[in-house]
Amino acid sequence: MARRDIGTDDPRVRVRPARSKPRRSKKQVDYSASPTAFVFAVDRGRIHVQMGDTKLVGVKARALGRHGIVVGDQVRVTGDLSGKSGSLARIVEVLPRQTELTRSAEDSPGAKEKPMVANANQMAIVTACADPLPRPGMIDRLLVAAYCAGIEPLLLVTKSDLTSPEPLLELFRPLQVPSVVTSIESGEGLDEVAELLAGRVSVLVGHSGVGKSSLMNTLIPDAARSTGHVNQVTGRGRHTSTSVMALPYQDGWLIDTPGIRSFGLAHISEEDLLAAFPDLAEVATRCPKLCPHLQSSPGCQLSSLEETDPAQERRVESFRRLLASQHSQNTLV
Ligand SMILES: Nc1nc2c(ncn2[C@@H]2O[C@H](COP(=O)(O)OP(=O)(O)OP(=O)(O)O)[C@@H](O)[C@H]2O)c(=O)[nH]1
Ligand SMILES: [Zn+2]
Repeated sequence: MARRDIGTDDPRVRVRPARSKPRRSKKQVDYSASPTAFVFAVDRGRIHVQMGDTKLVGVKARALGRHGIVVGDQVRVTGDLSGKSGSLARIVEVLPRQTELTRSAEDSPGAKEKPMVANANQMAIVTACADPLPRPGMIDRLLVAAYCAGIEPLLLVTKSDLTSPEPLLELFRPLQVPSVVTSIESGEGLDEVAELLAGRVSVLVGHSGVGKSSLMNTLIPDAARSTGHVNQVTGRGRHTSTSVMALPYQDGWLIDTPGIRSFGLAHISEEDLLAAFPDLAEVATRCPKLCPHLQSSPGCQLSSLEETDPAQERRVESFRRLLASQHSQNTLV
């Protein structure tokens, strides 16, 4: 190879040889034969994955650039796949997500969206009958987030030994949200909830004190997750365990979301939400263009539906309540 003229004969001055070929794009590397793994925790750049029965710790390959990796992601791994202590795998590809639960930092339009959990197919909205009192506004917002992400909601009402869950259930009946009522005191609903969560990837959300940890500890007795208030992965105390984390459960996963304080819904449009209610969406096709589908919207066909079909009245009302909830400021804590 001909020497390049570097403008000096000084041997201490060295240059790299000119690149004869353009750098090969990392995208061209085919990793389709590499094994896949499930991301169950992400902690300060370390990605914890489960590959078959083996738990691995990995780091993101440089080729992935700024591609975020969140709990629930299915990834391809290479490198040291032994799972031995101190070994490090390389995450080389993130498979397309089936669902993505995102939240925007605030409710203002243009707020940044952040993916939180990937590939969940069920959102268990954990809420207590009492102590603390249910917060229907927050449940509405979580429902909006679930519907718009294509995740099936499940209303998981805890502490039924304290008071009747009926008023809360009644509020959500028109939306036909599946629900289950539990108590770790009386044992009510525990078998049912186990059945509803088995074989699925469920993300559990709920604010502090509703009994989410108690429930998870009942379902997965050896998880020792939160009663000890220690993060399973990091071994650190509760105050630092604000990260999302998945625990294997009956051929599926339970994804806990401690420390999630709010759900900005700025990234969601009326049409996204409407799509989750096919019966209403069908009626709304006859609405005026850009109809916001509110009670005050002139010519909104949902209002006509209320008149012609009283049975649907509460459903339309509830749907409109969800629409409105997008603009309210309910936080989880
Ligand atoms: N009466 C009654 N109390 C319950 C039930 N489930 C949980 N609790 C109590 O409610 C309190 C809060 O329960 P946790 O499981 O720690 O609630 P959490 O939602 O995980 O709250 P954080 O740990 O703050 O995130 C504890 O004192 C539990 O003993 C229930 O079914 N009935
Ligand atoms: Zn309309």
